[in-house]
Amino acid sequence: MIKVSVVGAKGRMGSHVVDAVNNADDTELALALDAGDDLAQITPDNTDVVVEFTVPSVSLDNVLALVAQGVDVVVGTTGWTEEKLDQVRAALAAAPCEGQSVFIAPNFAISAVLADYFAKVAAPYFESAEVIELHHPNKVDAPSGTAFHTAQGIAAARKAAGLGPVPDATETDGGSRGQVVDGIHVHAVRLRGLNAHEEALFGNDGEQLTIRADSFDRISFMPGVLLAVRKVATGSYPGVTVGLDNFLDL
Ligand SMILES: NC(=O)C1=CN([C@@H]2O[C@H](COP(=O)(O)OP(=O)(O)OC[C@H]3O[C@@H](n4cnc5c(N)ncnc54)[C@H](O)[C@@H]3O)[C@@H](O)[C@H]2O)C=CC1
Ligand SMILES: O=C(O)C1=N[C@H](C(=O)O)C[C@H](O)C1
Repeated sequence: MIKVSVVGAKGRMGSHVVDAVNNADDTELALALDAGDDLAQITPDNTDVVVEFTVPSVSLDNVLALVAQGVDVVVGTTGWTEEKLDQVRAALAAAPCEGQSVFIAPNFAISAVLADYFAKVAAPYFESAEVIELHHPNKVDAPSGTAFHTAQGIAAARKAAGLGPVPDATETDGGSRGQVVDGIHVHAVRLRGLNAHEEALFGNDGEQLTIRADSFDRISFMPGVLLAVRKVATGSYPGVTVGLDNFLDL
């Protein structure tokens, strides 16, 4: 059995992870902690893998503490930058146990992971590209971590293909053109009734392609979370790994 502790266990995602861990045949719940609880309770003796779903403002500190305590971590919280990833890499280099892992996924839903992948495949073939993400209004960060990642992937694929900037004659913008991530405009919608949705839009003269992923329920993230827990528990992924696509045969 893989012993799993959950940090952020009372949250929308964390509470689903607690249920998923309790219901899977090969995982058992060790500790379920939330804000105010002492993370030092988590040790290699009681926990094989920690799943962390909190808020972007605290996730880095949680991960650094957990790495120093000698446990592997699967992270779903958003807000990761290259600078933060470098801090985690440095912490892992000084970690107490050999081969420790931190796995971070912008999105654990197979629909979103595939949309992100297909967007990278499509990107070199279109002059225009933009990303729209649509979420529930309780979400604290915008744009979504997934949309940020998708825009970065589109931009990298365009650059590798030798494409220039996307065409855009806008001269005045009060914010309606969205956040620009590596040259790709990203728009965020917050609407009651939504859960997690994303569109990658591509255009050429006379044609368009839209790649859309819809996650209607948070249970959609659970197979991906359990896959990551199982992969990390093998000990075969030392260091920092970003993206569930690393565990899929794409
Ligand atoms: N990677 C993925 O597939 C997904 C990622 N997310 C991301 O996961 C994060 C959490 O989302 P939700 O569960 O909707 O948020 P939420 O607000 O429902 O839950 C966050 C939980 O973290 C707890 N928390 C806050 N500070 C803490 C601390 N210092 N230590 C321990 N617990 C602490 C809160 O009390 C709360 O229970 C967000 O960044 C969200 O964007 C959400 C859905 C899917
Ligand atoms: O906060 C959410 O709900 C979600 N957050 C992640 C993100 O920001 O990409 C993943 C998914 O979109 C749901």
